[in-house]
Amino acid sequence: MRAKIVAGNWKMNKTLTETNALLAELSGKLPDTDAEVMVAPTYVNLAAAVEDVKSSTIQVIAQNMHFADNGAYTGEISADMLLDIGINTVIIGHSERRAYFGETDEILAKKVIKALEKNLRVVFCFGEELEDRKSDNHFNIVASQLKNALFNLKPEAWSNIVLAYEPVWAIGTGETASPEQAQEMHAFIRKTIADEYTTEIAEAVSILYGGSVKPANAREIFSKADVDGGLIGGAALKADDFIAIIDAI
Ligand SMILES: O=C(CO)COP(=O)(O)O
Repeated sequence: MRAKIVAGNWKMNKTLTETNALLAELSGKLPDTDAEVMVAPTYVNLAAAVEDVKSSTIQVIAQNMHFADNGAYTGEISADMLLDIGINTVIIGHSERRAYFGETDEILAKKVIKALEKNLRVVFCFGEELEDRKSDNHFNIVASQLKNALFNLKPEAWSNIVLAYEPVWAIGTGETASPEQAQEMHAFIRKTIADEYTTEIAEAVSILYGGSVKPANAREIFSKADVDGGLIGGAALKADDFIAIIDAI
């Protein structure tokens, strides 16, 4: 059975005070669920967030990390820094990191290798842009993103990988992929992994959908066979919406 996961990517939102308040509300209202529930606050609030959720099953995860062990990388964060404050999972490859911070497939491959070497679990994000879909190139783009960043991994490394398919045109736009579009792409991703590795590895990896998931559309998207959960942006910033999305899985 694949892990079901609902993860909230808070991006550059929520002060420390707001982080404490939202986590208190989420912890108090968290429904009984088989899904893993994760939240990714900004770096400066991670340590406090870990404390905030100590008595709940919510996992605090990081939004990014550097590929070097340490050194002269002003403004960056290492895997050891995350591990030392009790973080076990990191998002790598978010489209905003790719678009605004110049993160290439090559850089992302290095980050994934470092994270796995340190025993961090990776939520790896990828997805096509609008022009790719319009020009019917979306499958090629997604396959090349997977290949360039992940297909150098040894088979056993895949047990620490979670995938998040996030079509860029659906992020923060209010426009979602239809449940059928999400299922079609998730099935393609699984087949691409099965072709490169094995069916067992492909069947075991959780593939989350991200891009304007809301309480109103979550249930239908999550009902699809190859959709194992969601990576939630805007709707993760309000406790009631995030709880409703967890309830929908
Ligand atoms: O980028 C996302 C999650 O990582 C999705 O963001 P939205 O849910 O705001 O579209």
